Amino acid sequence: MLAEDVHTPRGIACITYNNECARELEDRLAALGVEQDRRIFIGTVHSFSLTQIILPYAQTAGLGLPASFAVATRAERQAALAEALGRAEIPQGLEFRLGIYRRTYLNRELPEWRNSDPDLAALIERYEASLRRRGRIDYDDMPLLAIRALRANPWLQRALLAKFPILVVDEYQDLGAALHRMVMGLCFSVGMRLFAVGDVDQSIYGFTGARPDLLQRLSERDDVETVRLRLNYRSGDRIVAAAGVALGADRNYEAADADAEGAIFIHPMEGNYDQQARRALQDLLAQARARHPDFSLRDLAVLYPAAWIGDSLAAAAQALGIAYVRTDTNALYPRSSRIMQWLEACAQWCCGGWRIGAPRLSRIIREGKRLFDKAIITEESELNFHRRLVAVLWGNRDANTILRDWLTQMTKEVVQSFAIDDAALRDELDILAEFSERLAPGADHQNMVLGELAGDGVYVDRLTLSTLHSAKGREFGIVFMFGMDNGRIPRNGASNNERAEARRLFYVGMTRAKREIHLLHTTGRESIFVTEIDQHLADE
Ligand SMILES: Nc1ncnc2c1ncn2[C@@H]1O[C@H](COP(=O)(O)OP(=O)(O)OP(=O)(O)O)[C@@H](O)[C@H]1O
Repeated sequence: MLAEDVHTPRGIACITYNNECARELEDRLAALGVEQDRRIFIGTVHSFSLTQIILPYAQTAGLGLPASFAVATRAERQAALAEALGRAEIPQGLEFRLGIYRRTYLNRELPEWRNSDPDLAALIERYEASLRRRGRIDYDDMPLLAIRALRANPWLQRALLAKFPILVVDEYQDLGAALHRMVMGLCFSVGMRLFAVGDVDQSIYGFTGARPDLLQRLSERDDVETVRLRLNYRSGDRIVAAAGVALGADRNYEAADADAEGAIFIHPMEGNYDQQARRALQDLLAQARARHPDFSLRDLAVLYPAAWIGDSLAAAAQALGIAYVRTDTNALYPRSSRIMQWLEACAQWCCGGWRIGAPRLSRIIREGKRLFDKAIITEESELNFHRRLVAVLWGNRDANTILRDWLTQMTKEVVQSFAIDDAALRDELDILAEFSERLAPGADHQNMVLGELAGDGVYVDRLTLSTLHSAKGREFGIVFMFGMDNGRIPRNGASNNERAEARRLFYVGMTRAKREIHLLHTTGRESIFVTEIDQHLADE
């Protein structure tokens, strides 16, 4: 589309579910020689709303935000909520409920907004008012404000069409009503061309307000051409068949390469999760690697139903000296954080990467400029950025440098000078601050060295430890699904909807594997989904 349909300076906007998916998109486009620049937006619906609509047009679109508004930090959100509640302690799960309600009832002029839960609607209004008094917006505000701005300003719709004649959406099934509303307006009224990709069977975020039926409805429109993809280029034949069994529905999928069989293993495991983790990583992982000497650690992943289970696996990997990268909420920092990804790349350069150009300095500089694009606007500021960055990197080429010292220098010399006044970076700076706290003298990671930060990056060979949710959109040669126990997936007491979503989550896990899938469960407690696969293998 970029080569043939859209001409400079017009471009394409690509919206996807989360930063992790955006990163996957960016990497794949980079492999085709396409770099993210002014013509191409790649990011979440939140960053699209913020960077393409709210920041440039808040004042002209009459959103009623002060000129100096910013994105609220977690502490500011909690303070606003406490004020709205009239007391300091915030009940557990309240923020989550607020979020779902705001995402569900978009149009506040309809009676549903107030009638569905009058107390909650009133609380939300007080909370938002409190945020505004502080000159802040929050995460859920972003798409809501963007929709409001678009609806009230037809010229704004045309401005977006002028910039992005094509809108690409990936993982449509996991995006909520706000994005759908935007798509309906921009594509079906204003005339952007839509290219949407998704799979209703992989919808796993219903619990946060995602609406898989929206993709279904989109595909049923007369003015939409639907293309069903039947061939699976990722997984071996037997894995494709077993995944169909896991889904409990035949979609007629076929492995593209008939010779690639793939293998499925079921392992009953004794003991608690700590003991199971140790055996999984010590024995099963080693055996799998022996069967596939062509795979390196980065081709392997262990997926589990909840982040706390990852603690057992991380501890076992640490004890066994297996390098790993963790991508769940208990990770040291979120892997999807843009600033942390950039710092990882900087660390890799310092830890020997500079000798071989992995990563290249030019890439680090380019990504840094993109990260701090609000502050790097003149040739002079660009030069200043180069000088400061190169001075810190060149002066610290030692993997054994205490990370705290390195990070302090980076923060002082580079980050603090260039991340100023950027509303889009505030959450990122929070993440950085939280990470720094864990490196402080006396904190749990006070002795961490630079090499360890470098190790968590994409250039280094690591085993992936991830929740099933975070593995969405990714692929690995060999996948271990750990903790596939009754009561865990699906959870005890799950409703019918939750059971169906758990089944889809299990399906997402199985479809990540190219060559081998391993289902691990506590002996005598296997999940019903494992039992079904077991039965299928016996019948085969
Ligand atoms: N036409 C093709 N020829 C060869 N390989 C392909 C082709 N299409 C996709 N692949 C490969 O198959 C794998 C899966 O493709 P891709 O990730 O695009 O699928 P997907 O539908 O997005 O998967 P999911 O949504 O389950 O994550 C990738 O390794 C990709 O490179």
